[in-house]
Amino acid sequence: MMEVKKKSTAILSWMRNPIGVRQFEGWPLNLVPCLDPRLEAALDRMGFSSLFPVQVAVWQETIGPGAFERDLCINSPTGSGKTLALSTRSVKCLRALVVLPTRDLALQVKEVFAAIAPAVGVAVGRSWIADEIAELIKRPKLEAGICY
Ligand SMILES: Nc1ncnc2c1ncn2[C@@H]1O[C@H](COP(=O)(O)OP(=O)(O)OP(=O)(O)O)[C@@H](O)[C@H]1O
Repeated sequence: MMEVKKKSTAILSWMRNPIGVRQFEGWPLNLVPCLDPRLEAALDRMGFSSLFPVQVAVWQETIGPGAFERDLCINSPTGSGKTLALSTRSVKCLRALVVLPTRDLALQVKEVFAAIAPAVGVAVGRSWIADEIAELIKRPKLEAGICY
């Protein structure tokens, strides 16, 4: 009988140990560790009084106690709050490239970024290139070297 060899798939190291979003609960903003008051105020202005589980997971793993530099692959249902999860992370690192399948989606994500970090430049492709460059080289004023 012929032995069927199992095909091994190359898996990136961070895919081998996924962190289940289900183990996280939503957190009221006042309990989120290391949340800059300016970001808290922006979230408050947007009407958000707590973080959804996926947002808590991303916050914990990238900014909060479990923070370290690495890639993230977020997989959670539509409408679960991934956009805010990635934008809260991005305002902290100040450089992000978000690739989306349609321009409409890009405009929606831009709105979220602009709402939580009005001082940081955000550009969506296919507009006037000089305006986009001007937007992207915009530098927020740093207070004591810290920018949320
Ligand atoms: N922490 C929060 N508190 C209250 N509402 C929130 C919060 N985070 C996101 N929302 C709202 O929940 C809705 C869904 O969020 P969002 O579009 O970011 O989800 P998503 O996972 O990115 O969805 P999709 O997969 O469709 O891109 C939006 O209306 C958003 O404003």
